Amino acid sequence: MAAADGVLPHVPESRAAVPTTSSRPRPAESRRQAAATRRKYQASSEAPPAKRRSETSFLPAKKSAAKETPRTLKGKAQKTFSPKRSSAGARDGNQERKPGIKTSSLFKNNPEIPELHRPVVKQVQEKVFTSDAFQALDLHPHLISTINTVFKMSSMTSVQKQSIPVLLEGRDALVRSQTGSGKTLAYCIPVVQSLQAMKSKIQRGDGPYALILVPTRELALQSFDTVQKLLKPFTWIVPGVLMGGEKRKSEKARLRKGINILIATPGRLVDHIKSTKNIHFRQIQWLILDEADRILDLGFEKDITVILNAVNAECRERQNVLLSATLTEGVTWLADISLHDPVSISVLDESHDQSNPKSKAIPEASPQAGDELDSFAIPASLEQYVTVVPSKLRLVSLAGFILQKCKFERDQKLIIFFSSCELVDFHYNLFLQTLLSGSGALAPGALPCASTRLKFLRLHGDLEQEERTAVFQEFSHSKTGVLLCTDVAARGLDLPQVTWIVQYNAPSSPAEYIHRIGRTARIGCHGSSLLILAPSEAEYVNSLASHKINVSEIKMEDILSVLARDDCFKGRRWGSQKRRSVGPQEIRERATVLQTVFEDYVHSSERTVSGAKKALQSFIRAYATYPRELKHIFHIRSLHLGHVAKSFGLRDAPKNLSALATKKKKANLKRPDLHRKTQSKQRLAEILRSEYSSGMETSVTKVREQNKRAGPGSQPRSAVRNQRPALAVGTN
Ligand SMILES: Nc1ncnc2c1ncn2[C@@H]1O[C@H](COP(=O)(O)OP(=O)(O)OP(=O)(O)O)[C@@H](O)[C@H]1O
Repeated sequence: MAAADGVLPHVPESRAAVPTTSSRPRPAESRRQAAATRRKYQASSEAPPAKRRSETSFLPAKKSAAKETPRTLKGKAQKTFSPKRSSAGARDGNQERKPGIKTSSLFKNNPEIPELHRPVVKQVQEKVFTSDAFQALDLHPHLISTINTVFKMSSMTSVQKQSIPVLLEGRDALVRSQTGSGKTLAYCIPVVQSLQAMKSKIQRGDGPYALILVPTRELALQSFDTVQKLLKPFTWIVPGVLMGGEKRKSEKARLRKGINILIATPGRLVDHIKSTKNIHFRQIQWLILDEADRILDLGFEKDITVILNAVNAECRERQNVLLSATLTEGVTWLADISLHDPVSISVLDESHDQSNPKSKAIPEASPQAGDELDSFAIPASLEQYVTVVPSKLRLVSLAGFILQKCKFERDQKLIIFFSSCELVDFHYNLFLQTLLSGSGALAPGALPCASTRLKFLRLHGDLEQEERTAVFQEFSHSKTGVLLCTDVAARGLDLPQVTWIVQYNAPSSPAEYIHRIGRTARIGCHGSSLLILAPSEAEYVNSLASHKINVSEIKMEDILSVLARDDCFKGRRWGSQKRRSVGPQEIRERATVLQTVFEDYVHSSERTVSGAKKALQSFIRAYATYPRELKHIFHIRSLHLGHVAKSFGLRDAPKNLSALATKKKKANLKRPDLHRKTQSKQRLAEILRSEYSSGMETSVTKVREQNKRAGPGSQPRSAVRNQRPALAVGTN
């Protein structure tokens, strides 16, 4: 991760990833925009401030407030960015400001960044590897040789060493170990070993012997790939996947021919249980629920009940396994109804308690056990950071971080989590059009050396399945790049060599925090994560600490200081000057140039303005869905919506925002009974928002409507809608 010295040479970026937009300005228009940008920049921040502020701090000394001062949007927020207000900037020396030109007063009127008093807690840690070889297990020699040669693995991980023998003995199990510790093979190896050893050889037409349920389609594909590789020497056992996004008809055809190890997302399986005659569970010997807590979270309870009933109706004797890095108390319900006399395997137990793990019962739901269950192990090689950034500066800080990693450091692969599909789309388009050289609405002169080393990809549940799969594959195989995504990518995905996880919107639970950061530092590799919080959200650090999660602070100034190295953003005043040290004032100016670049793009057409407004609304709606226990930290009233609008490149906050934020509150006051009901609706929205939908209540309604149309038990919206041609995932 060594930082290269200075600006690295530009490699022409493939334009294939850059969508053509009908609103891209013509050259003359672009030149006009460039000139306007320069004029604005000159007007807004080139002149030195009347009072020199501390050279070490970016934020002006001002009346402080730990919270972002909430304001009603009418009038006040507008004032912040209005020409009238801007004229106040003249006190800072902005004498040349043209009437009507709105400027990006990024560093004014921000709330003070509070000191983070983070309690240092001892994180729970697990040992990843053991020195025991797979040969030590009683496995078929061809299976061992496949593990050694195809997977290129020799020694077992801790979770594999504990789980495989227990599962080979025929026991049910509840398995918890940290992210990226090898849980997939911990259950796949025993399944394959037991099925290949069956006395009467399995026939394809027998149907499923093992059923593996996973929450997302990408995870289904990934698990399918692992099973398929393990089955190389045992060609008579046929794996297959049902995951939505594929034509139901072709899935039915594959079911008819026979699938012996069936990997499915719950909704899609229920769909087949209800509509496909050929599906049966007479032979089932294994039922595996990977990411078991998420399967419950996603509101799949009903689906799981349908599946369990269908399987129980035809077969009672089978082994059941639940796995996750975060098996919380909620899973005990699932354990109760699906496991028989299970063994609880928790790798962190090994270091705490060397006594025989096999005899461990599932912890009772006592407060103490709850505490234990709510402290999650985090890979020792994962460094976690947090930065507190005022709302107005969020966008430039995120862009600064991306530039730092991708432009000035080598081999960086980043995943950035957002809370909704709209947020992903907005930032994806914005960065493509502004941070890549000559790629769009910006005048080429505005960013003469915009990075050509950047590659942006996006993944969320509203994309067509074909694109989802292509992005997943491309990012998997890529050495560098930035993946913008929702929580659809948070669970189970094994994307190699990811160096940084950025959480631009905080997760809705500690479990989701653990899974998001768990996309890096897998299987003993190094990795880092950054959580971006608003000043009013700083207390979230304590909430993480209560789950034994330790984060170190990175100062916003340190993130923005990358702009000192990036002459793309230098103002005219410094234009002709050769390399010299760049102080905080100039970094502030460069940040203003960058913000102006974003604002110019957003305001370059009606379409882009409306895209930004839509994303902002989506943000507000998603923000309203934080669970009750986090509401004191993430409450819309604590945010200055005008400042938040700035982080969407909007110069003025849309007028209807305050209505959006207060409508629900008023309604709740009128009908307290309804309020109680809407809490569970909110919970549903929270659950669905990042996985399959936009996080907007309307999306939840859409899901319901769509599901109604598609029939009960069908996959959520995107799964139903994206009926794509057959993927090459089955073996037929
Ligand atoms: N014994 C092993 N030796 C080396 N690498 C291994 C071993 N077992 C698994 N791996 C690799 O470790 C990585 C993580 O494995 P896996 O995806 O199964 O983790 P996980 O525990 O299921 O993670 P998550 O909780 O995020 O789903 C994979 O790339 C896998 O190939």
